[in-house]
Amino acid sequence: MTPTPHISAGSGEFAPDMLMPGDPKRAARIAADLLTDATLVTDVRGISGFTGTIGGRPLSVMASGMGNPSISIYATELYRFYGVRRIIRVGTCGGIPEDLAVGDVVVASAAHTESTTGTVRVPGVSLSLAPSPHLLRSALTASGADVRVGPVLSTDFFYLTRPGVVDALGELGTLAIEMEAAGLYATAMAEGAEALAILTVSDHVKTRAAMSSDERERRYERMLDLAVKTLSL
Ligand SMILES: O=P(O)(O)O[C@H]1O[C@H](CO)[C@@H](O)[C@H]1O
Ligand SMILES: O=c1cc[nH]c(=O)[nH]1
Repeated sequence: MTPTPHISAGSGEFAPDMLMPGDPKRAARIAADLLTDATLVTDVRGISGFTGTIGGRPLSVMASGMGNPSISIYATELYRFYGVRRIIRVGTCGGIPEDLAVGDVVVASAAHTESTTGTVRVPGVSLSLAPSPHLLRSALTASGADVRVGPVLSTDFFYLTRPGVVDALGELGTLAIEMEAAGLYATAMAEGAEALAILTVSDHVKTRAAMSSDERERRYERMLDLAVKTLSL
């Protein structure tokens, strides 16, 4: 069933492996920086997707938009109808621990959420939302000591002050806040596919240190390097 309601690519136009930032402009930049012979294969709603090769291997790059519902739509269509098997989200996040700095890289070994993405599938059960063990193992093998690995919060709210919530999550070892890892992990579980989120700290929720919006679009080299190495193992 291709094209789908949200993707205009034809059958076979995506590689089995995909890098997925939230931002369509970052997707275009990553495709231009990484891929040989990058071709635009979909642009529905301005959510651009590209396919090319890297080191001779096919690779696609496509944006997810923002939030668990948006990434759930794209990931479902990609896994179910386009034969995509492994998606690595390459996104930005807000750091929680004091010793996490802007520019640091976080590998999300689990995703907490208040979204319903982990509770609607099996009534009465809050599913554990986790990455593919194979991709996580590859990321741990490929990463240096400078990468942080731990749970993140995938929230449905960018603007919502909840007193005490960040502190409580931090005390439980939560490294960062972002908005899509839980939706991606839940979708991969439902579709029998693989997923991982690798994130760059774009701002710190306590110190308020932050990248500019231009830096958020451009400063991703360490995260991308790890994502590419992870897929190659
Ligand atoms: O930079 P991306 O990948 O979009 O990720 C983060 O940035 C957006 C919020 O500004 C949310 O999508 C959040 O998850
Ligand atoms: O979703 C996000 C992304 C960056 N920083 C945050 O605090 N939240």
